[in-house]
Amino acid sequence: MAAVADTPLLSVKGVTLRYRDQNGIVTATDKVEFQVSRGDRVVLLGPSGCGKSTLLKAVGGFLAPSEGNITLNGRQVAGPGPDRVMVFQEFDQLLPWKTVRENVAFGLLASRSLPKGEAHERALEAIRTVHLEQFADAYPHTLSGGMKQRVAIARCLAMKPEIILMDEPFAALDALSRRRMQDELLELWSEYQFTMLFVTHSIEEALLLGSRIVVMSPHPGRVEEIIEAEQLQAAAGAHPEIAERIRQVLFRDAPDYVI
Ligand SMILES: Nc1ncnc2c1ncn2[C@@H]1O[C@H](COP(=O)(O)OP(=O)(O)OP(=O)(O)O)[C@@H](O)[C@H]1O
Repeated sequence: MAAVADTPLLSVKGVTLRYRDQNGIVTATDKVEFQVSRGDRVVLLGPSGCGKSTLLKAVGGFLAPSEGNITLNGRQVAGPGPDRVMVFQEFDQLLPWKTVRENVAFGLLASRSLPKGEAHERALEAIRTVHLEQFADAYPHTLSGGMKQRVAIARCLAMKPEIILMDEPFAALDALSRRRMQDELLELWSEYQFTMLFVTHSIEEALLLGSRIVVMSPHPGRVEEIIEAEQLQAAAGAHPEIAERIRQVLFRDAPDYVI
């Protein structure tokens, strides 16, 4: 029984990812290895071009590893599926002509996971989870940025995925909005404890959001270090120390690294 409990939800083993373009083959990541357990908030942190988005795409099933393998619940990832949902920049993927409820039900209907009536019921349930029931019939343009984020999360939660994959969702926001969104995301997480794999190149964001931080080298991305951030953050005043340690790992290969 212990062996089952110990099995990670997501396992990325020796994963090398390559693209073929007009100039030949580009190696995006080199033998990357990390694991994600249920309820983890794992952050992939590294400089631009180190292959973070490519890794996320591979976990999403949109790109097959050239070497190594990715398993979810012990099963090899062989393509996209409703057990993994992806969130991109700014959470601004809501369809403006659909109401909140229709937006949340959209993924369920598009993936034919549920009949229409049940999809709308499930959507309402998810909307209640993020405390937006009063806005179920509102259109996205009438919502604040934070509320849109809640709708986008509700849409993910309605799919009941095993893991939410987030690719720099706050990168384009101003500092204040970004901080507010990060706090809201953490609040939602503490209520719902969804599993997330989050990509960023900000050390600050990684420290704020991650329970574990996978620090990657510049292109082609390798895992330099895996930091159990939550354990370290529990120690008073540890924050600047971890930031410094991460900076040292990143600076080792890239002296011009910008946070
Ligand atoms: N479709 C593609 N075809 C060819 N090469 C690609 C393609 N997409 C990405 N790459 C290359 O793969 C490498 C990794 O890119 P990727 O976008 O995964 O990095 P990243 O760490 O997410 O960067 P950023 O933080 O800037 O978004 C880069 O060298 C990039 O040029």
